[in-house]
Amino acid sequence: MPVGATSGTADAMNRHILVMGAGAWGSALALHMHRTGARVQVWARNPASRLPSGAMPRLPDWPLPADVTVSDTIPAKPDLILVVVPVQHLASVLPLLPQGVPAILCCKGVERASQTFPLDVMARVRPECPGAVLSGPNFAHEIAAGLPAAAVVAAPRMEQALTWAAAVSSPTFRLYASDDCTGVQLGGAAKNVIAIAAGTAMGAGLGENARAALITRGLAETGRLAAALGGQPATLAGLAGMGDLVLTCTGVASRNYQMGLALGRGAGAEDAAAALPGVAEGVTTASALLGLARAHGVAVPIIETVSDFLAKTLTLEEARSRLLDRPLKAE
Ligand SMILES: NC(=O)C1=CN([C@@H]2O[C@H](COP(=O)(O)OP(=O)(O)OC[C@H]3O[C@@H](n4cnc5c(N)ncnc54)[C@H](O)[C@@H]3O)[C@@H](O)[C@H]2O)C=CC1
Ligand SMILES: O=C(CO)COP(=O)(O)O
Repeated sequence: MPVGATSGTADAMNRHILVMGAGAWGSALALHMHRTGARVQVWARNPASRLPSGAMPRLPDWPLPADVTVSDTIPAKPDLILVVVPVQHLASVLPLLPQGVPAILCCKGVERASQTFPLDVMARVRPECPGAVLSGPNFAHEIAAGLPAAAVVAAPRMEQALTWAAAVSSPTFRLYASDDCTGVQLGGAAKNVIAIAAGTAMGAGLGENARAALITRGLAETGRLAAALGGQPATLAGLAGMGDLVLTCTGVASRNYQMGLALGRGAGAEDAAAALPGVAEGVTTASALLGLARAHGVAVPIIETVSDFLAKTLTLEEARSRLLDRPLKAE
């Protein structure tokens, strides 16, 4: 079956998609792919542990159709795999990938131990596997509800990106293609850190003006970092950059924004993380991105402040002053 078959065609109806990861985003993508007519199977690390005894698998907030199987088995030869586990666990899941099947990595962040992006982790762990990333402004519950949305699929070659974007697209979920893997992955990683800053500002009562400044200056420092890492700053003006940054810094459903809100209201980092409905990738990505920026000599004051604040080397008041007391300069 061609991987890029357009949804609704006979080829799309026959595709076999494996979704690895049964959290909010994995189950939303499984539902989305099922709607395109594909045969969908979900791999979960330990599906039984999620179930009350004897019950059918129950995934976050929305049911999956009965013909979407959830298990801990990996089929030998699906047509396409979507990998949807948190970035810090990616390296432990990738060895399970069947040989030679293209995989789209749908996580957003930087692996802390290596300070690298998901596609770099894939190149390290499974160099023979063809890979791409999917990123953009997409709250899982809205994709699960079939509401309209758009995102980007990035792969090293544009022709691959176009094929895999077509493989995931539907009339309600529009996938654009890009060959700027660095820019797309950086956008998805940095927006989570900046959303923690935005949430913190709102939680501390610093106001909407402060949040707008954080979003705008956060985009500026992400663009500088993109250029230093070999990405295209223009990518940061797109869906995986500004699009996702705006959604995550203003959408109350964001776990990263909620994490910030709780911190701004005075909660400790551990309590704030424990109260979230799922992973807030920005917490582990903040220090990893800071390390990457320092290694390339790029100033990232907002990311640095979030990283230090999470590491408790800075109080909230000190974090606020550090950002406001920076020397004045041209925008
Ligand atoms: N929730 C959302 O709206 C969106 C999330 N994402 C990204 O998708 C990724 C996953 O996020 P969610 O599904 O929302 O998180 P989640 O917290 O809802 O679920 C994470 C899933 O990963 C599984 N998991 C954790 N450690 C594992 C391991 N070692 N091996 C196998 N599975 C493991 C958990 O059991 C859980 O099912 C993150 O990188 C997130 O930034 C991207 C777009 C939207
Ligand atoms: O990536 C997301 C939206 O695009 C989800 O954001 P959170 O992980 O902050 O909930």
